Amino acid sequence: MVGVSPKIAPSMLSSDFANLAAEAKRMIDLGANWLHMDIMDGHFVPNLTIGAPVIESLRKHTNAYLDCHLMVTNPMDYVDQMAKAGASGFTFHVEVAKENWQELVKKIKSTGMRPGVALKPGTPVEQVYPLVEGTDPVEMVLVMTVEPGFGGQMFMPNMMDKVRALRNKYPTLDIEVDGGLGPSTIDAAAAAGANCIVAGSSVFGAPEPGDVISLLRASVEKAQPST
Ligand SMILES: O=C(CO)[C@@H](O)[C@H](O)COP(=O)(O)O
Ligand SMILES: [Fe+2]
Repeated sequence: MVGVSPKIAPSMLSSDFANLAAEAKRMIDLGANWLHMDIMDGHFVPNLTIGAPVIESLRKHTNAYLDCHLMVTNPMDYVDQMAKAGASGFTFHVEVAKENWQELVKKIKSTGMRPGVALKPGTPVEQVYPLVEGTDPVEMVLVMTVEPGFGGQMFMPNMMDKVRALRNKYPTLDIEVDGGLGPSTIDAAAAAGANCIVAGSSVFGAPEPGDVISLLRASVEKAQPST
């Protein structure tokens, strides 16, 4: 698999928000590649988490890649503020960008952030193909393996059909899986072709989070040895 490498991204949703800077440093020191930041608006999903002010505060304490997952109804409204705050990746949901994804991707790119598209479990994978193949393509597809909104849910193995379809079609695309990933589910995701792994509760809830990060990476490397 040429061009993709494992990216292990602890979901900071499961961290101690009152000690976010220290939690971020702990994850990077333990070998995480990215920090996954879940932005929710209480409308697209029934939960409220963090927004640009928190990203801006965290950015003062870390140079890490901030992989921002926007679970919001109007992603366009967030582009400038997230870029200014220091977000690295901006992944919006295809379900709310059917009309304006071209304009949205252009705008994300113009700020220097890396565009990605996410899809909910009920959304057919074909819906993201035009965004990967467009003249201004997204650089990552995030396949939700739980219903978005909360950490700590059960991994949905049937989502691996989407990952396999994407990997067969796009050998060098970054494919991220998000929801319920941990030692017991990573092998299925890695075998299907996922290379970017979000993990919240399995990392932060482990006695040795560094061991989980290493195990997740080893599974991706084993399944995709040429990365
Ligand atoms: O986007 C989301 C939830 O909507 C995720 O990023 C979760 O935060 C992942 O948490 P775990 O399922 O790994 O606990
Ligand atoms: Fe997420």
